Amino acid sequence: QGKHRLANEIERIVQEHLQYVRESVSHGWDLIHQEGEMKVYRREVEENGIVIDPLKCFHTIKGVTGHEICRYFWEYQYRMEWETTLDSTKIIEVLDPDTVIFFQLHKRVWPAAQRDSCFWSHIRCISNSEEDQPTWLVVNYTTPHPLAPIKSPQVRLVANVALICETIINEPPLNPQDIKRENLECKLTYVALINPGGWVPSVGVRNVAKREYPRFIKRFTSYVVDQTRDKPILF
Ligand SMILES: CC(C)(C)c1cc(CCc2ccccn2)cc(-c2ccc(S(=O)(=O)CCO)cc2)c1
Repeated sequence: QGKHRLANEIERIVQEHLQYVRESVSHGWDLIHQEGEMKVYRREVEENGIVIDPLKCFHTIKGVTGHEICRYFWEYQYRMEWETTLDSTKIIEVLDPDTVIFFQLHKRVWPAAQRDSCFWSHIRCISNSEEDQPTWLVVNYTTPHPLAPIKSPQVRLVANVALICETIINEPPLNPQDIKRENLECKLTYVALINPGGWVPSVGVRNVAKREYPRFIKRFTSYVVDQTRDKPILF
């Protein structure tokens, strides 16, 4: 498979996320939401007066694999079914079978100007020898593109997002063919480093993030559980 122009950047950002996901949230992170298995942490960080709070969410979802969670997060055709904060999304370039570039128009959140985003989105399976199941991940990372010109009044969002999933098989039956969905658990870590890309009231962004992220994770994971319920397991 030939290397495309973004292959080296993608490799670097994926490796950075694989390190970052292991960093503990015990110092300097606030637990801003806890609901069942879901825990959402945030660090308060501002850059030139703009809120760029890193967000880390841990969740365990029964009945699905990490591959299924990542697949539904990465695939274009499902996006508008679980994403409630978008006016539109489209693929503007395909770099390889696992890497595309999205251009998205986000719903305007008054009084801020409307945001748009342009990012490469890469899905990958990392087979680690010790565990029996591989780790699946998706990274969304802002990139400029000639087909996504920055056009006022829209403000370009800067996003660096990773969804990293491990699959646990509880009480594995002797024959792997006999694995049922009730044996499955997906341990998900979602990391979002988002710069709204221009002035927004910092209290506003923090409140929106505090409300939107847990809602988004809950809605997205419930959507995948519903979509996969009667389908063969995708390991
Ligand atoms: C305020 C904050 C929560 C930081 C926020 C504001 C906005 C801009 C528009 C917006 C959306 C929702 C609420 C307010 N403004 C977008 C996002 C955002 C962007 C991308 C992704 S993703 O995980 O890459 C899924 C791809 O569609 C998730 C969230 C976050």
